[in-house]
Amino acid sequence: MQLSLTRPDDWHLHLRDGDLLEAVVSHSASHFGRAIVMPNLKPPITTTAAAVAYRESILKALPANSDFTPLMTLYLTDKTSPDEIKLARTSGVVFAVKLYPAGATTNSQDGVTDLFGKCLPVLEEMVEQNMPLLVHGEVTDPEVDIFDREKVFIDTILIPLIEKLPQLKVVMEHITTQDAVRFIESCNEGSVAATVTPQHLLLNRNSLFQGGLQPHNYCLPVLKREIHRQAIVSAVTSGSKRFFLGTDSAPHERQQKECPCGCAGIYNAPVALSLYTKAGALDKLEAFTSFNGPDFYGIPRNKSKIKLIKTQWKVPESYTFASGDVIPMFAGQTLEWLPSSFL
Ligand SMILES: NC(=O)N[C@@H](CC(=O)O)C(=O)O
Ligand SMILES: [Zn+2]
Ligand SMILES: [Zn+2]
Repeated sequence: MQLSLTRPDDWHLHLRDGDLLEAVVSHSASHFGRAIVMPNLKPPITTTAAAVAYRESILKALPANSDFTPLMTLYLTDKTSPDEIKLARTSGVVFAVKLYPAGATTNSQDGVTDLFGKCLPVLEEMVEQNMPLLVHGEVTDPEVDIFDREKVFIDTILIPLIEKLPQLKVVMEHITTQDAVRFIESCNEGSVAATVTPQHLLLNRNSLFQGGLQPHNYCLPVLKREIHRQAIVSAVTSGSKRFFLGTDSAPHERQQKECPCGCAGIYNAPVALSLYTKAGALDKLEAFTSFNGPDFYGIPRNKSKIKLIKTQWKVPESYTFASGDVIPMFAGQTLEWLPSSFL
C-alpha cells in the first residue's frame, strides 16, 4: 500500500548554521519542497542582508541534486525599522517576520520586549507589504504557570493585536492547546492560521516523565495535557484550511539536551512525515501537508509528488555527525509509513 502526496513544505524549521546545518539539511530537503527557516541563530537574522547570506549558506550545504528552497524570515527586535520590512519585501527571499517574546525560547534573548510599545510602525509596514508575522505565542512573565503561557499570550497579545491590525497576516506557530485551536477557528480564514508539530499532535505531557525525565521530548511550548492534544488532532483532521504542517524540527547536540539545564527543541525532520500520518484521517493529510500552507502564504503549491510506502521501519537511535550526535524524535521506535524519493 502507498500514499501519493503533493510534495509537502515545512512552514516552521530550524536549520541552524555551521556544521549542524550541513548535518541536518538533507533530512528536510529529502522530504520537503520548501521550508520557512527560523532566524533564531546566534547572532539572530535581523536584517535582509543577513537573511540573504544565511540563504546562501543553506543552498551551499544542500546535496548537489537538491531543489529544496529555503524561505527566509527576519527576527523581529525592538529596533527593527519599517524600512527593513520594505527591503525584506523587495529582496524576494524573505517571506515572513518572526516574533520571539524576549526570553520565551531558545535564542530569544534579542526578541521583543514590548510589542505594542516598540513595534507598531513595523507591524503597520508589514500590513502594507502583506508580510506575515509568525509568532512564538507564549508570555514570558515568570509568575504565569508555564502550562498557561500560550493561553495568556492569546488573551493579552494576539486578540488585541488582531483588533488593532485586522489586516495583518499572523501565523501562530507550534500551537499546543485547545485554547489556541478555538482562537484560530474564531479568526478570519486567510488572515490568521497555525502550524502544528508532530510532537504536539502525538505526545502529551506525560511523555516528559515516562519512566524518568525524558529530555528529548522537551520543547517549547512545553507539551500539554491529553485534552489539548486531542483538540490539536481534531483541528488537523477536520479539513480546516487554517492549520498546516510546521515541524519545528529543532536539533541540539546530545550533550546540550542531556545535561543539568538542557535545551528546548525536538529533532523530528527525518520522521515528521511518517509521524503526521498517525493523526489518522489520511484523506485530509495532503491538504495539511501540501496545500494549506502555500495557499495561506499566497505562493503556488508544489507540482511534484512524493510517496509514502506502508512498511515498518525503525527510527535510528541517533544520528552521528562530525559535529556530534543528534537524537531524533521516536528514536529506536518502529514507524509504519516510509517516505520514499520523489516521483
Ligand atoms: N521549539 C523549541 O523548543 N526550540 C526551538 C525554538 C522555538 O521554536 O521555540 C529551538 O530553536 O531550539
Ligand atoms: Zn517557538
Ligand atoms: Zn521553532
